[in-house]
Amino acid sequence: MSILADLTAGSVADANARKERRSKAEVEKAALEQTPALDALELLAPAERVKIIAEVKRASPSRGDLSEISDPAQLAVSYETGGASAISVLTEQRKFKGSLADLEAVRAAVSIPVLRKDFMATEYQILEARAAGADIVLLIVAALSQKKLAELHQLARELGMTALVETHSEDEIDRALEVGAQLVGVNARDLDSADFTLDKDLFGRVADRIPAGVIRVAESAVLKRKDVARYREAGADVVLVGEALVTDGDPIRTLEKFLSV
Ligand SMILES: O=C(O)c1ccccc1NCC(=O)[C@H](O)[C@H](O)COP(=O)(O)O
Repeated sequence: MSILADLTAGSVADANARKERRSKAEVEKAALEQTPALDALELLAPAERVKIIAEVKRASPSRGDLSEISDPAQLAVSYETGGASAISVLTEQRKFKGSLADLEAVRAAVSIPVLRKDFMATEYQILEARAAGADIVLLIVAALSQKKLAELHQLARELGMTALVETHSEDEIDRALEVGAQLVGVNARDLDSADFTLDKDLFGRVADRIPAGVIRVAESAVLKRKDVARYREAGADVVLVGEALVTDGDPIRTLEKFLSV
């Protein structure tokens, strides 16, 4: 089994275990009763300056433990203060040490859109995201059949959310566009390679495939200001940053630096 398939199977199994305790009907009711999702497409729209989605990331398969993050809400408030346009919360438990409780705490603390970043392949997970207050959900093209991608994208839309449709090649960008994605991510990290290879130039090579009118998000591999600048020069409207913000001890200053490109 590929690493991505393994991560997805783990997240789906964990969601299925939660479903034993909280039925799909109950989660759907909570999702429909939730405060309406923020309009992420409006808030992440292309602007004169680059925008940043700042990530709450405790650990990862490639880097192990990154930061304890005992108070994800406080970290998210720092991100908002530093100028982030949205917050990404890794809710995967097994390798990233996240949870839906993290997402709920972040949602209650900030007024910008919140992304549920997880390995999602079922309707239940999308409903859970909305019930927890997510405005954006991650759909990874490589983890889903085209039919499933279309179904989950449609469900996210029906619930008022935006899907960040993540790709790693031109073919995957075409698949994202085919389902009507308006927010397309290009992840520099190869989620299927054993060592999670980072290709910092991938975004620049494939960005032109994403047409005007669709928001372009460059994901991963930002450690320095110059990495943000390179993505911006290559056409990124939005850059998603995790590790650099959770490890340097002063996320507000780092965000201000990154946003100054
Ligand atoms: O971060 C990992 O090691 C990883 C491994 C396998 C699947 C996904 C993984 N990360 C999720 C992400 O895409 C990143 O957290 C996100 O883009 C931020 O990346 P970075 O700024 O490089 O921490």
